[in-house]
Amino acid sequence: MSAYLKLDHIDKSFTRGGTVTAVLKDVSLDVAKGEYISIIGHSGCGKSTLLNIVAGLTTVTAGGVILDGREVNSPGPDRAVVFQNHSLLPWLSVYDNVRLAVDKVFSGARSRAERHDWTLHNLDLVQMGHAREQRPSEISGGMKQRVGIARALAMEPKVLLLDEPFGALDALTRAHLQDSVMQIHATLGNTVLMITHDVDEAVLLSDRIVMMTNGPSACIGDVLDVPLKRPRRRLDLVADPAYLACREAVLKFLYERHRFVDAA
Ligand SMILES: Nc1ncnc2c1ncn2[C@@H]1O[C@H](COP(=O)(O)OP(=O)(O)OP(=O)(O)O)[C@@H](O)[C@H]1O
Repeated sequence: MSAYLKLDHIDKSFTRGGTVTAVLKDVSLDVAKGEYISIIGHSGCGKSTLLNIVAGLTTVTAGGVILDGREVNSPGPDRAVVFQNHSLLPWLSVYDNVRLAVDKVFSGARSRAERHDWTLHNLDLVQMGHAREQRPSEISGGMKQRVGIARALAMEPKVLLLDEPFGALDALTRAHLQDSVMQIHATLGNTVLMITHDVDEAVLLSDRIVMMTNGPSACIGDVLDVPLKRPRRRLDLVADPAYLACREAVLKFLYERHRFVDAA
């Protein structure tokens, strides 16, 4: 069976001032529908570049991305992105930030009343229905990330692309939001590609963890299966041997096999 999302022999180089830097070299990955994949690797190895290629925001030098049987090379609502620094429009309310995306994707297909209900439904999914009239400046960073996730989910994307979505949050807010995302994933079965620097987060959330080698010419060094049953509860996992083994495998990859060497 062919993959739902296929990263097919992707190379990416950037040219700056006549110098060519190979960032990614021969990155291939098959993702099944409904899989939750984390990408982990040292700073600067090319994780965001890879996510942006899947999003269609960055072009490849060679290779390609195939989603549900079609090559993608420009942005589209079938791939919704949530960035670390929430990108809400500050002059719109929480509701209108989500509604804008809903209208963009569904204006032809769904009535005004349906789009209203769908907007509220997605705000409720991330427990933000109560704050729908507030503006981004009036809510916390964690709440803004929830709205960003609601906006992405509301587009019913084929793939949800998360670029360190919890990176700027304090540990407790982060844990709450991770739990929400796990619940949503259990309910909706989204296909997710998430960048993280956090080994525990990667193990807790993922079906597989893609570990990238250091750049330049970074590639996928190893892919770890996370064989933990769902639903997962963080408190049950702290002493679970399978959890600890996954954690150790990722840490060994990052700090023994592909130790970060600062070029400066
Ligand atoms: N538009 C660009 N032009 C030139 N070089 C770029 C561009 N975008 C990224 N790079 C380079 O590509 C490399 C990979 O960057 P990228 O942001 O993908 O890494 P990352 O793994 O996501 O890093 P971090 O974990 O720190 O966010 C870096 O060396 C970066 O300087």
